[in-house]
Amino acid sequence: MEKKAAEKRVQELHTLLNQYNYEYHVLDHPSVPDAEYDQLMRELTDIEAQYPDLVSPESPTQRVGGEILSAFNKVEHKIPMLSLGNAFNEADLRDFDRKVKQAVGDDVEYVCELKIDGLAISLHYENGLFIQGSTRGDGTIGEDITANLKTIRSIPLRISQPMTIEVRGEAYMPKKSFEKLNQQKEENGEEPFANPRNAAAGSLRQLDPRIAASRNLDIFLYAIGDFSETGATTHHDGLNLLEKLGFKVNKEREKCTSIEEVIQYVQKWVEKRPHLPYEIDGIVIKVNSFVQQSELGTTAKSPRWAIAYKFPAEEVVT
Ligand SMILES: NC(=O)c1cc2c(N)ncc(C(N)=O)c2s1
Repeated sequence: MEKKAAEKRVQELHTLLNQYNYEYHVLDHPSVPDAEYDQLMRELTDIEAQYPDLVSPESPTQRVGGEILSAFNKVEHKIPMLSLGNAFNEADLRDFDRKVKQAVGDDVEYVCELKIDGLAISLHYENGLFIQGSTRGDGTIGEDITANLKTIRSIPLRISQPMTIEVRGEAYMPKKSFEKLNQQKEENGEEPFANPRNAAAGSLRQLDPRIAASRNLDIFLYAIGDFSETGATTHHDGLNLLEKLGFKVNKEREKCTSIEEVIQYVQKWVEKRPHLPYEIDGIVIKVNSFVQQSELGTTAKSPRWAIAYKFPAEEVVT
């Protein structure tokens, strides 16, 4: 194929393959059979082999990097990744609600979300292109694990708008992948992982991206570093924006107009938790309005406008 035609075909293949990848890994609703996806990937790989200068960082062929790193570089989070205050019972939730209302008045709406039991991650995009991904670390300094995060298929290599943003989420290992991995480890006489969170953390700390790629990790995104830049005025709208940009956002989120509704949501998920395909360790409750969030502000380590209801540790059936 001559160069001009190759350049055009590479762009077409990027668009097709990124769309099909999005449908399969984010929507869980593929529109083409795997064989067609694989055939297009082979076509792109062949053109890139013929014209190496047509390989770009956003190419789907670049998800599993080649080199094995010797260490991870440090990354400073421009906006610190805060932790959440905890609530352990209904009284703690009512206490949170009372404090919020003392500060912003009675007209408060909350958003409830499942608290994914994984590893807090920050993704940085420039003009729509995935540039860098890092761990939370101590909230200010994390580790650059971009190569490993690129292997997570639900992370878009380019988002639908040419935005420069920082998005935050939780990388996790689905329960089924965890069980399969531990079975393999036991068969190889290796020490199994204690839980999916440790397995996800251990997989993302691998210096060889091919190992991370083999671990079937996934991610839910739940915040933009600075939502105010996006024009969204509430957290719920912000989450819908993240979905429009092509990110995987957990669909169990719900707006609650009272702490009673929050308590009902918590009780619903105490029941439903064992049937989820991923581990959760609680419920995150956030004040929906960004104006009210900024009125409440943050302490040195956590926001006053959010709280994590922690489930009691699941009794381990021995
Ligand atoms: N440390 C934090 O701020 C958060 C941690 C988590 C988590 N593990 N899962 C979900 C959310 C969410 N949907 O907001 C948050 S927020």
